[in-house]
Amino acid sequence: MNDTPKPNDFIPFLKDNDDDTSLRPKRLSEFIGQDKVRANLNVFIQASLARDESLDHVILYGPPGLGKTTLASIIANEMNAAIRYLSGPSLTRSGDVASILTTISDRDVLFIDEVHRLPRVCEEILYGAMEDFALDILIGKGPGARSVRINLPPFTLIGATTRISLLSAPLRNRFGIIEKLDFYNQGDLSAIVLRSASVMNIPINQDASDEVARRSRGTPRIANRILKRVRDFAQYYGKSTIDKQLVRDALECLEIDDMGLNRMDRNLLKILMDHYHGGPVGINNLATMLGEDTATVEEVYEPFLIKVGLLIRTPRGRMITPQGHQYIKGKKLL
Ligand SMILES: Nc1ncnc2c1ncn2[C@@H]1O[C@H](COP(=O)(O)OP(=O)(O)OP(=O)(O)O)[C@@H](O)[C@H]1O
Repeated sequence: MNDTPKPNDFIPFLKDNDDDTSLRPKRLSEFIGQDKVRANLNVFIQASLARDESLDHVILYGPPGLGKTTLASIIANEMNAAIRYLSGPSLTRSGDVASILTTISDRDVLFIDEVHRLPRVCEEILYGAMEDFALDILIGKGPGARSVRINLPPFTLIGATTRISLLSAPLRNRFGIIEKLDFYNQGDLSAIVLRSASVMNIPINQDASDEVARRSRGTPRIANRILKRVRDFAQYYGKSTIDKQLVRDALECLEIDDMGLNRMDRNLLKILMDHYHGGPVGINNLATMLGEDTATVEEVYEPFLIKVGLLIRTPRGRMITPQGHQYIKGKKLL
């Protein structure tokens, strides 16, 4: 960006009160994209409401930032139910789960993010709760121990995961609704950008929102993040509307290229090429070279690189594709 900063005497933008909550659509009809998932959920929700029953337990899976938490809160809204947010790794003892279950009310939604990281002892408590709406608690130890059953009100457990394969079979089998979220197409993503811009009162034109969408790795969370950063550039340079050129200039400063790849993505491909002749290389070695943990590489970086055809997973490890090779050869950065 070569412009000299101008004094900010004309700032049409609202203050940064646009937290994630206000950007989240509240109803299924406001949720953009994921048409199949949305249509299915609508059927299941309407049918449960008509039967006056709680919705069956739901698992939502797919890469981070595609709207799993958003959909969970929408499901609760549509079911006219309260929702409680929990995270798999933060529950460590069976008592943690038991005490939460004993305080839920009829039809409540219990959302567990990263449900694949739930410890086994917590999972086991959930089996009976999900299947029979009952908690079996063991009181005492040894031969005198006895099991006490506590009945629970019907509730809906919504589990979100980026790694459905890591869910144990007994837990997975207790979810009646399993929906996969996929990367968004550019049209839907651009509509999300326009919606978020209007919620945050950011003036942006269609070309610019298309450009943000194109660089957002098919992911609403990234699109919203880019939008906020581009707004900073607009504000700093005294632009009243975000246009395509401003998006391009801002993203150049942020080192996000025209495919939406960032420095970390490029590093990953370059390491594969320079240190491993394009692979195959094991994920642990790759993560160590990148200075990242394995799960982040697997869940955050790889899915999009695989989707755009720059990387493949093979039984012997990760390999760069001929397109990945071409891509890195064409880059001057790094
Ligand atoms: N379909 C959509 N329409 C509009 N905004 C969306 C949509 N999906 C996601 N968003 C926005 O993207 C952001 C990320 O969504 P959310 O937190 O629900 O993702 P997630 O899949 O739960 O991510 P994670 O698994 O990393 O928690 C939120 O700000 C949300 O408002």
